[in-house]
Amino acid sequence: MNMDQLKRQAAGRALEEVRDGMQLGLGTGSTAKHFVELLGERVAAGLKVIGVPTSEATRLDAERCGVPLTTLDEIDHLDITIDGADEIDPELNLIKGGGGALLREKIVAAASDRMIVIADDTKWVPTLGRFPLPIEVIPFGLGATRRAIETAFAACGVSGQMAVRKAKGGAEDSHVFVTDGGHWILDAQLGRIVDPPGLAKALSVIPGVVEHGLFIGLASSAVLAGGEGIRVIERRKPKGD
Ligand SMILES: O=C[C@H](O)[C@H](O)[C@H](O)COP(=O)(O)O
Repeated sequence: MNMDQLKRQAAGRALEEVRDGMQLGLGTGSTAKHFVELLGERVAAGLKVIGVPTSEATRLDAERCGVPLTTLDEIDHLDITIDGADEIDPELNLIKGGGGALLREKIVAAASDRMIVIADDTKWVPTLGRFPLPIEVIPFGLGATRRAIETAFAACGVSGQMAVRKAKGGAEDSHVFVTDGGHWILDAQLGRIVDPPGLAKALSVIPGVVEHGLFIGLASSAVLAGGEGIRVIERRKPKGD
């Protein structure tokens, strides 16, 4: 089975948790896209759900697949958010934002009773940090924001190169990647994040940092598809801890 088939398998397993009448957060990325497509098939067959997309890309996919959409202004909570991740550790802490959707993804996940992470099992790591940590920033005052981030890194026992993300497929001098919220992303090569909750807190208080890709205490379970089959890992602590 190739990677794409594994992603679809994980998406299919998460779909089993969806019930008639649910309000769903719809994640972003290649794995979440499989979920939206499979959900669309169930909607066409009569399932009644409504979704909140975490990006413009997912909004377009959901519309194409016939999944009815709403916003967090029109409903007061979500039952489940189903989303992919770039890395997942044994505490179900995540790195997200490889596709640049971390801000809306975190807002939607935080508004959900449960978050199910779907992934192929290469995303499962003993320690977060091999995947560059995305940090969404305001372009104004970027130099000052970068220095504050470096100070936060040092205080949390990590260090590494940071680079402003460029738009995909572009050359070195190509345009800066701009998020759905109109911000930029710094990708930080940290290698090994020893204290993800501590680093998350330190980054969150920096003026100029809009959001970061550390999702701490948000995932309720992870569905991992691999050569050996599907593994479902439940979070031990309650949401928010
Ligand atoms: O911003 C993008 C999201 O956080 C994605 O969920 C994450 O990058 C995983 O994407 P994929 O399923 O394509 O590996």
